[in-house]
Amino acid sequence: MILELDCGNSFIKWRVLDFDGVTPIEGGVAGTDSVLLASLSDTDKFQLKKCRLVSVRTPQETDSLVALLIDVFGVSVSRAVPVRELAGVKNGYNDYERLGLDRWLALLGGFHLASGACLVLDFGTAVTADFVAADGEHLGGFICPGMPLMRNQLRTHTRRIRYDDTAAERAHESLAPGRATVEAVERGCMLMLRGFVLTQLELAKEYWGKDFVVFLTGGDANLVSGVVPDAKVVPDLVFVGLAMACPLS
Ligand SMILES: Nc1ncnc2c1ncn2[C@@H]1O[C@H](COP(=O)(O)OP(=O)(O)O)[C@@H](O)[C@H]1O
Ligand SMILES: CC(C)(COP(=O)(O)O)[C@@H](O)C(=O)NCCC(=O)O
Ligand SMILES: [K+]
Repeated sequence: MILELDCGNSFIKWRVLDFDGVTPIEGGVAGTDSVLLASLSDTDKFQLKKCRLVSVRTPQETDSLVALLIDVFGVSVSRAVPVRELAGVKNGYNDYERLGLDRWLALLGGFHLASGACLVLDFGTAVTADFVAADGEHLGGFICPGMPLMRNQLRTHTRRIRYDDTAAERAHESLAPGRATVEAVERGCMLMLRGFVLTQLELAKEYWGKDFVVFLTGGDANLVSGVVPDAKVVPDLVFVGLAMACPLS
């Protein structure tokens, strides 16, 4: 069985593929290395042989997780690395090594699934947009703060914005102008996110008319799926690209 890991800034997304190497049998989200190990060790049903992994964490953090995986499960680990070109897609960064590897894999996966031009929007700690033209040229993208960063900046850099997560969830029942701090902040940030999405859509239309596919991925993709009804919500898009970047024979 193959263990797949996507180590983002906030969470490690994991899933296990069956002996056929393609069918996911279980997956989850872990806040820390030890929570990940606990989820994987908890059960006898995984017979892990190999692992493929992508990380946007520091090399030290990633090295330490890889060492743990080798030590605890005896797996061989294949790590996604930056490349200029893969599977017909050309990395658009001036310095290709600087493009976040999670973005690279998501856009590889998107181009593969779309077989044509695509806009990939990822809603994690940060929100990212990436544009890939029909000929596989990555035109570049945008990065802005995601929902958790926006809300936490307001909570930590003001003196009177304080509320808990339960209240935050309740505030999302509507997008009417807020009549309480929690509503004003949560809905304000939500509208910024939606505005960002609509701007990206406009740009994609300028480039490609109607001829492109929009992909939404990342833990907060559901927050904006309503504004792009035609978009494909693919929570495991990074894993699609990861399998392409790290084929395991
Ligand atoms: N099961 C889950 N556990 C934790 N966060 C989740 C979960 N499902 C959705 N989320 C949302 O996903 C966001 C993090 O997205 P994610 O794509 O994991 O970020 P990153 O890749 O930066 O670590 C959080 O802000 C949270 O709102
Ligand atoms: C933009 C990101 C912070 C997104 O990370 P995430 O929100 O998925 O944790 C990550 O892709 C990254 O560190 N990129 C390097 C900078 C760049 O892509 O230009
Ligand atoms: K991510």
